[in-house]
Amino acid sequence: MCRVLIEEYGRHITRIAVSLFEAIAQALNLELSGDQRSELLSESTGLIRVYRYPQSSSVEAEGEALGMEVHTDSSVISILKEDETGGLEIMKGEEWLRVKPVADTLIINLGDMMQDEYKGVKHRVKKKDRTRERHSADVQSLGAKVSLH
Ligand SMILES: O=C(O)CCC(=O)C(=O)O
Ligand SMILES: [Fe+2]
Repeated sequence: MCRVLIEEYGRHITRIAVSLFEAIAQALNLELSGDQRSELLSESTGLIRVYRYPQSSSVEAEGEALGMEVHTDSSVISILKEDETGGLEIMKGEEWLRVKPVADTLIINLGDMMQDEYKGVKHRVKKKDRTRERHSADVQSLGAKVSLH
């Protein structure tokens, strides 16, 4: 994928992350100074990860699914775009729920840096459909210069 396109995507998604963070900050009555506002979740402190989960080879054990280990994101806010292959799962209570892919939809995840106020959801990827590749892009806004307290 072209670098320019990825950078442009990152800029748009960061804009959404900033709007969401500002709304959350307002809801929590956090006082943000002008500097904090302008430095808030800037592109330069974010990460864009583009993933390709390949088709499974016949060598793999039957039923074994390719994916990503269970984790929470270490970000402030992550914005994920997945294709329609499926495989993302979130933990609700003690149960794993499969996230049904919806076309043209972004998935917003709160990360560990929001931990005091909210709890980031544990998630993982288990790609059950071995016949197709899965692609996803995750923009993690790290907001290194922002302190919530
Ligand atoms: O590929 C996915 O759907 C999940 C990616 C993810 O959880 C991450 O980058 O932290
Ligand atoms: Fe994640």
